[in-house]
Amino acid sequence: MATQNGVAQVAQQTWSIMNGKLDPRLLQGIARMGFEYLSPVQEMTLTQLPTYRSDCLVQAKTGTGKTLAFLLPSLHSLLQSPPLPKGEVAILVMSPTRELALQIAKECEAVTASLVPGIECHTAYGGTNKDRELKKFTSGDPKIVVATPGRLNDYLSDQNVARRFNRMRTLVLDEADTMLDSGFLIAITEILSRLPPKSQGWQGMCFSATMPSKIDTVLPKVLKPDYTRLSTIDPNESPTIDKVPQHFVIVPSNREVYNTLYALLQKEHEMSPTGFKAIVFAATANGVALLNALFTNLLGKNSSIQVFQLQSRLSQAARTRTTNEFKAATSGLMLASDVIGRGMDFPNTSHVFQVGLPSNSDQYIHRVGRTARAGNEGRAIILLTQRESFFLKANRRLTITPYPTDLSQTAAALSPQVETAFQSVDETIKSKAYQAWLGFHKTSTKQLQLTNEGLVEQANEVAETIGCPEPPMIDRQVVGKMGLKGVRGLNVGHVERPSGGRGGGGVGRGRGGGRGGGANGGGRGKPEPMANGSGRVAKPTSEQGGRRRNRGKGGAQD
Ligand SMILES: Nc1ncnc2c1ncn2[C@@H]1O[C@H](COP(=O)(O)OP(=O)(O)OP(=O)(O)O)[C@@H](O)[C@H]1O
Repeated sequence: MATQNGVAQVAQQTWSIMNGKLDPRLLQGIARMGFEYLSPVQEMTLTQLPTYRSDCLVQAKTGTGKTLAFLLPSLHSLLQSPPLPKGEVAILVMSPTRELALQIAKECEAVTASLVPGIECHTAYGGTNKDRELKKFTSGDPKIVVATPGRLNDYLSDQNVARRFNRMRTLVLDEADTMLDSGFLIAITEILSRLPPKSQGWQGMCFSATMPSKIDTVLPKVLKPDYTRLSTIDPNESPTIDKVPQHFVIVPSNREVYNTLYALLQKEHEMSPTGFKAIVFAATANGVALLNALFTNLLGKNSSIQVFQLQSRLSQAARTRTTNEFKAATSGLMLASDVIGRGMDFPNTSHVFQVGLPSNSDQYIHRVGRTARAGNEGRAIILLTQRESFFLKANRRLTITPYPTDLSQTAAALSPQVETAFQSVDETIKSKAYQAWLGFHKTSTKQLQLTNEGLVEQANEVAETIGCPEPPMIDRQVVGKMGLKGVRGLNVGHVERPSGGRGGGGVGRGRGGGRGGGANGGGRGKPEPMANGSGRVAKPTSEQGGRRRNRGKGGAQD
């Protein structure tokens, strides 16, 4: 199987096969991007769709060029149709995350770069100044809008803005399975109620690397019953890119997680010292902030490996800056939450590590898909505790094999360094990470075979490992919302919100990235698990003041 610019070629069809079928200005754009061959999903979509206006559901593995596969038919139809009046939108693309929306818009700009006059693409996503962006939208003439659901709903709540979508021709849901999943469904349903009805004839296009059958029931919201279903994935093959060796490392308990991760990173870096560009995924934003603080301390300023972090509690400006930096980097270590778990293209990412449980097997697949994109090589390793290893048994179709090297001795030798590095991590960061850990794992107590007491014991083991002198205090209300009221081992107190309501101290301080937390600090099935307790000041209540931990083996006990 040959590759061209990295995209794996099965049939090796050059773009010349599209001459006379695809608008020549788009073909010029593709040539300018340096792409010579169609990827399989591009070829399938462009040659097997009944028409470029047909509704479709398209599945292809991660990193195989789905973005162009939905942009090209919709842009071609737009260019071949009578122009819409100024200010009216023709193509609406929805993405689950801000970073992905920006990336899609850039790909759209690149492929339309040969058009004279150009075609305007507007990006609408949260974390930016809404009034300023809306003004840009209303004063311009965007024919394409790439948006995240929340901000799009804000736009559409203004009837003058909604009117501009009245003659919309195409609606694309990228990462369609997550867009139609419970976390987004309410927002999407609201958006659809503000857009012209499906009966008006707009085209629906749904794309993803994973298509769980449960989305079939909600597809009629965006696709006609006779839509075309295309897939480049053989149902009998592994759902991940073939050329990614995938391994697991199991550690006995939470105590061995951080030193083993350090040992693993060192080992993999040793094996490929040049071009080591790795993403480490963790379950929650606050867990990522903790890893970022730890590895910044461990690797120090003089390390050849630059440390990056991307998670939802950072300001959008910091998120965008870091995204661009890591896209351009030739090496580096990115600590990340699922804000970049899907769709994001960081060229030449050599490794994907996952620490702890992914929210489900599809999330595992998408995270792994951040490496070995566009036909490149890559490696993927997941680090789980013994208790979390049920994930492997429950997902045997994922071809994950044991890590070939025993890391336990190296990890043990690195323990003192890790311990020292944790000593200089801010207590607020640790406290938020602890609470987020509890919230996230609370949703899996059954699979983890833990009672609530056992869960708290595990969390307290984490607290001890990360160098907390005692289990960090959690606000009584939060404990209640987590369903952990009265559970032994928790340090319950009254945690005051700083004035202003937005998260202040610790991770988000000065960057405006924190948000008052939800109940469970972890949350699953959403693109970005939101952890709780940001920037709060802990005060023991009289009830809790005397509760001091007996931090013997097995964690805290009252
Ligand atoms: N025909 C092509 N030839 C060479 N490179 C290509 C081609 N099409 C797309 N690419 C590049 O391949 C990379 C992956 O493409 P893209 O992000 O569209 O993948 P994807 O299938 O949408 O991935 P994911 O499932 O993770 O969302 C991008 O860098 C893109 O520019």
